[in-house]
Amino acid sequence: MEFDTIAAISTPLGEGAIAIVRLSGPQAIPIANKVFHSPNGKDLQNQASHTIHYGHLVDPKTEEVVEEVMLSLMKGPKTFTREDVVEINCHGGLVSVNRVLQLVLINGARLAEPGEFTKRAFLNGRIDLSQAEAVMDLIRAKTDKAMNVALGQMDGRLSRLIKSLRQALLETLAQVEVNIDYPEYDDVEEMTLPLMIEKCTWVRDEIDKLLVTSSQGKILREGLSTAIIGRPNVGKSSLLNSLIQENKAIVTDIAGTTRDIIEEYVNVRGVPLKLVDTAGIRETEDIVERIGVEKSRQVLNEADLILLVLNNAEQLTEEDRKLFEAIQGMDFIVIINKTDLPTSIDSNEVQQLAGDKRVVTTSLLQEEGVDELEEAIASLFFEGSIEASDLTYVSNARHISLLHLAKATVTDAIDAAHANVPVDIIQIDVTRTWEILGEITGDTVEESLIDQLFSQFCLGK
Ligand SMILES: Nc1nc2c(c(=O)[nH]1)N(C=O)[C@@H](CNc1ccc(C(=O)N[C@@H](CCC(=O)O)C(=O)O)cc1)CN2
Ligand SMILES: Nc1nc2c(ncn2[C@@H]2O[C@H](COP(=O)(O)OP(=O)(O)OP(=O)(O)O)[C@@H](O)[C@H]2O)c(=O)[nH]1
Ligand SMILES: [K+]
Ligand SMILES: [Mg+2]
Repeated sequence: MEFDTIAAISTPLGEGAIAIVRLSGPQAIPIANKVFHSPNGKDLQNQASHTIHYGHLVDPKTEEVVEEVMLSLMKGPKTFTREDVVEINCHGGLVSVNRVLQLVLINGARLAEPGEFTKRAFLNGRIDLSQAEAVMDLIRAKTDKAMNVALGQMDGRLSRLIKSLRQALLETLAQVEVNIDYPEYDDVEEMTLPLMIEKCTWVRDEIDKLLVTSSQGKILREGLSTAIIGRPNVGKSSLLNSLIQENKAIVTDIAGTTRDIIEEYVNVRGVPLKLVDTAGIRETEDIVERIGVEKSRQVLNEADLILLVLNNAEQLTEEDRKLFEAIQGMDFIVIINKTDLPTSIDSNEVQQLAGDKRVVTTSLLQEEGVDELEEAIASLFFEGSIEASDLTYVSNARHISLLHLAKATVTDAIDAAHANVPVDIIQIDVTRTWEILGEITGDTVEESLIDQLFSQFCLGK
């Protein structure tokens, strides 16, 4: 495929030591050549691929020096986009990079759309769609594990598995054709149905295995959404601060200090958490606080894990009991805080209300009990534990919904085969499954979807 030449700033905007303007396309080297002057008058067209060159950028019209740069030259197809790529390493800072970008735009490049470099890598066949999506996941990864999952997917791990499933489906379809074409097999159904059942069942089992990883995959990517709830002043914000080991949330002895939701990402013994500190839940006349309380209730509904904080120095109140009711059926851990103060809480009743869930005691003031809490969180997550490194994870919402669809469709095929439905009818479901799986890798997807996916990327990526 032949495209025009695109350019963009590929590093974050802001002040830094170095920033990169990247060019990709057939005119990348000629455009660079027009504006680049090396001390000894090098012609970039004659330089070897994957070399870096020192020099100045000069505006050909005014002959003014624009920047002092290092310029990397990479000739296709062994490049990120498979096209000729030039990267201009200039001084960091908004004015400098923008000048360089303007210069290459005036001299023949077009400003790239968000994700367009990666889109070219896809369109030129270097990577498939799931690998391209992994590039974006990598940029957004908030934890080490999430990054490893993305790296595995970029490497084509998910793609290879999906390809093998599609291959198996294709083989059964081919077998059906062969059997239909050779009339000496007088009973096509008898020949083909067992094979179809066998292959389709294998495909379904593999999809199931992938789907099992998906809830964990989502958590790895986005963090286990963990809401800290409790009455005012029990120490919710103190808990957030001690888990993230920073004083992010305001802590005071005034009940109703936290008015708005505070979100922080943290890694607790390898478990990525999106911690959400909320306003203390109570009946209140204060309008601002009431909005906060309302938001707390919403957070509670959307959480994967609840940390319910109680005050050791006070008896359980009706509000505490209501909170227990509200979280029934969810994953939660109870924290009895302020154990440095004299005990008034009835811990037997707490354990009773908690049922089979863990109750942990802490004194956040004296930094006690946090280890035990972290251990409780980690063991909850790693129950039936799986390791990120030895599994193919699916974490992308688009992939997950396609896998569910593929599973339903291949199950239809299996059921139909068991019911001795004519093979050419079952073929339709098998073909459809093959297509749906192809949408994950981008082998069978519409252009509009591709455009939409890539437009979610960062500029310059
Ligand atoms: N300066 C710079 N750093 C960067 C990038 C970049 O584009 N520029 N990357 C951008 O994300 C990442 C590196 N990713 C890359 C992925 C593939 C190829 C590439 O050229 N692949 C070819 C050739 C491989 C080879 O030499 O064997 C290929 O796969 O055919 C380059 C960078 C991170 N660091
Ligand atoms: N004695 C004692 N005081 C604590 C402990 N943990 C927190 N506190 C104090 O309790 C008060 C309230 O703490 P916060 O973390 O603001 O409580 P909160 O639940 O976020 O309060 P709201 O946001 O107002 O609902 C502060 O004065 C803390 O210093 C503890 O373990 N022991
Ligand atoms: K408070
Ligand atoms: Mg608070």
